[in-house]
Amino acid sequence: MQTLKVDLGERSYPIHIGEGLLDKSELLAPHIAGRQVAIISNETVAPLYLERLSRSLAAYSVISVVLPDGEAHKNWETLQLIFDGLLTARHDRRTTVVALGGGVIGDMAGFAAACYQRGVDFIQVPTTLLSQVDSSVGGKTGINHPLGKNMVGAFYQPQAVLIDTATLNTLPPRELSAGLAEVIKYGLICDEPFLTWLEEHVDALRALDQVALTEAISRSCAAKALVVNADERESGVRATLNLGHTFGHAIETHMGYGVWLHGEAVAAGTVMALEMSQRLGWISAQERDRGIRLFQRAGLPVIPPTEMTEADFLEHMAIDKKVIDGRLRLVLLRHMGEAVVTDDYPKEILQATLGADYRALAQLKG
Ligand SMILES: NC(=O)c1ccc[n+]([C@@H]2O[C@H](COP(=O)([O-])OP(=O)(O)OC[C@H]3O[C@@H](n4cnc5c(N)ncnc54)[C@H](O)[C@@H]3O)[C@@H](O)[C@H]2O)c1
Ligand SMILES: O=C(O)C(=O)C[C@@H](O)[C@H](O)[C@H](O)COP(=O)(O)O
Ligand SMILES: [Zn+2]
Repeated sequence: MQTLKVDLGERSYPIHIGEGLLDKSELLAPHIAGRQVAIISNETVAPLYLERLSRSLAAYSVISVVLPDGEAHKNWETLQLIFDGLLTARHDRRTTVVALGGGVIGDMAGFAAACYQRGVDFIQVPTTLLSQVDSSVGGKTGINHPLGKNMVGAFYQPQAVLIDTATLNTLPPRELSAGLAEVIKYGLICDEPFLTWLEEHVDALRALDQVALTEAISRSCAAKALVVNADERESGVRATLNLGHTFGHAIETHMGYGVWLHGEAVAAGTVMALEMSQRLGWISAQERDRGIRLFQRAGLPVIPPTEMTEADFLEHMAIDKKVIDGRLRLVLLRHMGEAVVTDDYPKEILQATLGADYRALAQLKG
């Protein structure tokens, strides 16, 4: 097992990474203050892992709340089911909420924990690659609004993150690929040697090689922890973790939540960010194509939805959380492995990026 740390003073917490950690009650116990525990999961993950996690928590009074599965349910109505479960079981302020599932469960359970009786403890037990490399770390919690992704939420850090890499053995291949989009993101924004490592190991990762997966998860969590340590509430460098997300969130919202997976939308959105960085002369066409090729090898889409017009993108992007005083800030690549957040770009270059021929770019050889 490896343990990393998110270093935020009194809000610091460990990230434990290893195979079979769901059974390690000793990793959970130090982070549970009271006698009550509420496991939040969904109808897909609960039949797979709820019983095992409940057994590890047998020393506590445990309830579970099993939510409907899917991005389309990341909303107020489903959040209310968590509060219903907590109140019906008379959970008090010393309860601990445990999120067992992917990023949708983690974001919703974390937000519920931030709100319930004005804040109770929570622990992240992520079970998708995406949630293990990204969403369980850093304290962004929330729900979607019909007009925009994650538009209602809170920064609220967990007490601990417990990553059982063996849970990935049941993850569908499409979801594994979606997680790889966020892994590739770290290479692009801050770690060029990691990109080379990913090029060498992408096939092993897709084949669920545990050694490769553990390496990818720990390098990703370490990269994210560093950024969060430096800028917990996204007043600066944390926005670089949003590479591809301004375009990607527009795709998710426009297409209907859940039609494109978050990781798929981030992949296509990052290709758009690569294209814009190339048009600005910051990266070469070869570097852009290197990124596209890696997304393709990871099984991810690189062509934005053909039904989306430039106007559709601009409408959704206008309410991105990085907009300040009406100016849209974008995360772009100054170099491979170095991201910048900027509103200093010619409007025509953004327009050309939205109208670029991504089908042609997807025909890359190699
Ligand atoms: N808070 C953050 O910093 C942050 C970061 C990235 C993404 N997100 C959010 O995370 C969400 C995406 O997360 P996700 O990709 O994990 O999607 P998800 O939570 O919808 O999970 C994907 C699918 O896999 C299933 N699943 C989960 N674990 C499984 C397992 N071990 N075996 C079999 N099936 C399993 C789920 O039931 C679901 O059907 C989005 O809402 C996104 O906005 C948040
Ligand atoms: O942790 C962050 O910061 C991120 O931006 C990580 C992203 O991968 C994630 O999708 C996040 O939820 C996006 O945040 P948002 O503020 O753009 O909704
Ligand atoms: Zn993301």
